[in-house]
Amino acid sequence: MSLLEVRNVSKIYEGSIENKVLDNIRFQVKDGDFVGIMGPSGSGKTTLLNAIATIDPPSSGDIRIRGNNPYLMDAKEMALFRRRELGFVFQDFNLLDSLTVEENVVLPLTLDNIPLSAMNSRLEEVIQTLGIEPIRHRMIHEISGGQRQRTAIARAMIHHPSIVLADEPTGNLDSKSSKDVMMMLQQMNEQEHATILMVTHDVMAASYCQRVIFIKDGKLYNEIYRGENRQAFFQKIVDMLALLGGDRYDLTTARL
Ligand SMILES: Nc1ncnc2c1ncn2[C@@H]1O[C@H](COP(=O)(O)OP(=O)(O)OP(=O)(O)O)[C@@H](O)[C@H]1O
Repeated sequence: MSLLEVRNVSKIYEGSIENKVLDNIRFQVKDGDFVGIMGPSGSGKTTLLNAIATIDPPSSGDIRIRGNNPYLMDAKEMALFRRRELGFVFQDFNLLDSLTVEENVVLPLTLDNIPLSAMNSRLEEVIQTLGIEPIRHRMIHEISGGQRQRTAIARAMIHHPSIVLADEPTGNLDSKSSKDVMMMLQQMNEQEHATILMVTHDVMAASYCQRVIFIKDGKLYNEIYRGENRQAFFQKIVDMLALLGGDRYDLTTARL
């Protein structure tokens, strides 16, 4: 069984004009996959991610995570499911400014009443892996954007979620910090077998994925696999985006 199954998902926003934003999307993500989602602005990427994140239900089709359909759960079960099974990484980090780095990282465990002993060993593990040991006691406003995103990744992964959903994780970072953050995500994927699904406009970021799914006008357009060579994959992504068209990809400035 796949970890995530997106089964014929469509989404229609009702309004003065009916707007079909997702049209029969179907794909699977296996344990340990690192998958990117790309597509022109307005193609439905965030809508799809929100449907998987249990934030906004599909109009038809279903989402299964480890065989469970979260939309069949009551509100309490769904909140618990979201907290235990999912990890989130956002473009604007979504950290709590009034807490330290370390306090932000342990937040999901605290919310779940995990014992302090279990919390400490896991905390040390993620703090070391993500290289945030030297800043663990700093407040969020005292650290850089790249360090904030590392902190957010640590928070997303501390409870070993089934899948980490990342929405433009490099969107607010310079190119050096973006690379750094992508290398961290890759490391978590390789070392901890973390399963990651990431929406991005950033070709460099997408080139770290094992697979990239392309969406156009709410439909699955194509998917490509990385193989060994990231440079060749980067070029394949650039070529695919050129075919896809759209307004948010300035492919002349895309850098590996
Ligand atoms: N709540 C809503 N009500 C009505 N239409 C919506 C709503 N949310 C999104 N849309 C429309 O759905 C379409 C897809 O939006 P979505 O944000 O999923 O695209 P996207 O691919 O993530 O775009 P971007 O790359 O610009 O972030 C757009 O046409 C958008 O205007």
